[in-house]
Amino acid sequence: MGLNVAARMHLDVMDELKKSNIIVDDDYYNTSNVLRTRLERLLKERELKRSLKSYNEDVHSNGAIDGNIVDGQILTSKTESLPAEEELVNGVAPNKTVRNGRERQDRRHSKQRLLVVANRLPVSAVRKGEACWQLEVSVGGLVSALLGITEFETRWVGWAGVNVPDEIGRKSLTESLAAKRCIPVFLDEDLVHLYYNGYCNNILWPLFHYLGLPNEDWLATICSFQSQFDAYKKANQMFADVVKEHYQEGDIVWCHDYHLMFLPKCLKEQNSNIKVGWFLHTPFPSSEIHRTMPSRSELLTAVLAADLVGFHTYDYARHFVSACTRILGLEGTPDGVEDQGRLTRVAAFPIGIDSDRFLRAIQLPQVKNYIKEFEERFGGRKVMLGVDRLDMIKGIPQKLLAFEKFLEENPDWHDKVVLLQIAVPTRTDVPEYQKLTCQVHEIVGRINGRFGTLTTVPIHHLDRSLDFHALCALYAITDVALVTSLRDGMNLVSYEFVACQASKKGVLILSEGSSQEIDALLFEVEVRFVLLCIFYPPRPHIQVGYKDPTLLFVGFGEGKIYTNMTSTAKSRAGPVYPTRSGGGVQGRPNLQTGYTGSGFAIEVR
Ligand SMILES: O=P(O)(O)OC[C@H]1O[C@H](O[C@H]2O[C@H](CO)[C@@H](O)[C@H](O)[C@H]2O)[C@H](O)[C@@H](O)[C@@H]1O
Ligand SMILES: O=c1ccn([C@@H]2O[C@H](COP(=O)(O)OP(=O)(O)O)[C@@H](O)[C@H]2O)c(=O)[nH]1
Repeated sequence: MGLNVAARMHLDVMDELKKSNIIVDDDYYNTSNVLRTRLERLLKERELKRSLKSYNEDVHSNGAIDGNIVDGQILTSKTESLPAEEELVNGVAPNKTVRNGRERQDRRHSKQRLLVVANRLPVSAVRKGEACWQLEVSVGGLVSALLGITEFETRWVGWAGVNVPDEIGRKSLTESLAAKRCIPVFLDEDLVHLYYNGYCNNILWPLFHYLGLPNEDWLATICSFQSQFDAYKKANQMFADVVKEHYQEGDIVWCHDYHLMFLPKCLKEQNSNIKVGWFLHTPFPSSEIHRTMPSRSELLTAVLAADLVGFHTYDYARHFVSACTRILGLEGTPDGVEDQGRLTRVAAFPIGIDSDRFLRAIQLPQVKNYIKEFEERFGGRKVMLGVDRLDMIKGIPQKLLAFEKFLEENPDWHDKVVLLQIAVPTRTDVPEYQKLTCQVHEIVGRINGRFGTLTTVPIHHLDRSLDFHALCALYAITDVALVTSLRDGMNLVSYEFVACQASKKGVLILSEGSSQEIDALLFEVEVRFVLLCIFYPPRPHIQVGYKDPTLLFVGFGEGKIYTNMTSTAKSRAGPVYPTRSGGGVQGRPNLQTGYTGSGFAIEVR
């Protein structure tokens, strides 16, 4: 199995940062040096695989890592052996192993130090007493993607998702997190309200996903814009101050996402020698959208202070460069953006998952038990699955309405299909998310009321997250996964589903999700059409599940899934034909493929 994609992206980013403004090989325009880059990368992967293999052998031979994950919670006081599938804890565990009773430093001590700075830490804290904390694994793609990284001597700097006003609490939480190599940034409630709920999630998030400002709130948002923007800058400075405390010469600082667009500037002001990367996990919108923001110039200038700026796709990178050109009047070059002789490199690094972790998980007894339990529970019915944060970009109401239409038109299917929707609560203090929750509950209630019986309901909707094992089992037993984002940065659920489908070979339905013209109604009709096609025609080798290949890509089990994102899919699919952005598949005569906003290209035949 190849090196996981998060690690590969990491390597790319590190490579680019280390090149420190000299040569770029695999940037968003330039393809001339691809072969050399690939060869180097293959060699580097082989080298890393070897060192990882021997590191993992160490870990598994003694089985001792401080901290364990049980149902998504990290019990900070225990030292127990970890099942192999939970190596993810390496990403947040202390950096030592024990062999023959002798504690010793592991090999990572000699590795490049990396400070990952993200608003969200990989663990979120829940207070259990004055100085007692429970750490839970944070849900979300950013954390899933970055937890796969084990090749660097990594520290995380971020917000633990909790307000800690008192010194005792701060000290004890800092200690608990230190054991996971996490460093907290303490943000008070008012700041979180203005910075996280306000500027990040009520302004930047909807705009970056082309949703516009919430209609009824736009006047209020405009009034509070300045205070939210000030809070945003203040919060970014606080992250920079914490980085400064922990920075050691030679460290690479990798800043993440729309929460921290000012961070590169703050860091460079503190120390111009720091190597800084910034990566965006969401789409970067067209400059037509970005220019509508009053803070448009300041945000761009702050990001440009980084040495390297990364995006999931070529399009997002292109949008960023064109925003810099049009709004700041700077020159976009094939390598990035130039300002008075200083170049900020811009490149696409599509993120992915640690597919090996999922492949291992589905072999575990506890996952097999779940699989058995779910198969008995849903036996005889086709299982459709949605796994999303309860976010407006995920298209959950649209998915439910399409399902309702399908049931309406197909009475025969009422007791033969079930839709399981895992809707993880998120950003619950933001009014738009509260409204969405009510809307989704209303639709689920209506559909279950209309089509349920005394013993069954068509939709099982959960407002909670699942533990990793249950989630893998669900992916494994699912017949049809529905990923219906209206727009998404990447969407890792789609990869995870494929990784767990080794034997099932079900269907993945992806919304195109990155087209500006996407229209909810059209989308609803298309999904319904696909549902009809899935259940009616004989499955093998018949691809009828699409009308417009630019809207939906549907692959049946016998079809192949092409992607350069997961080694699982890769190994099952055979050759991969990357586009310039590194994602998707370039056309072959017998393929109807494309790069979707959700990052998958699926053979249609
Ligand atoms: O931290 P939260 O506010 O609770 O939100 C969770 C994360 O949501 C977003 O995730 C994105 O990153 C994924 C990985 O790159 C990507 O697949 C997905 O499309 C994005 O929506 C957000 O960007 C993260 O910062 C949040 O932590
Ligand atoms: O009950 C759940 C539901 C989701 N996830 C994880 O949350 C991530 C969602 O990432 P994605 O990129 O799909 O979307 P995001 O939430 O980041 O926008 C995936 O890794 C899921 O495995 C999870 O751990 N438990």
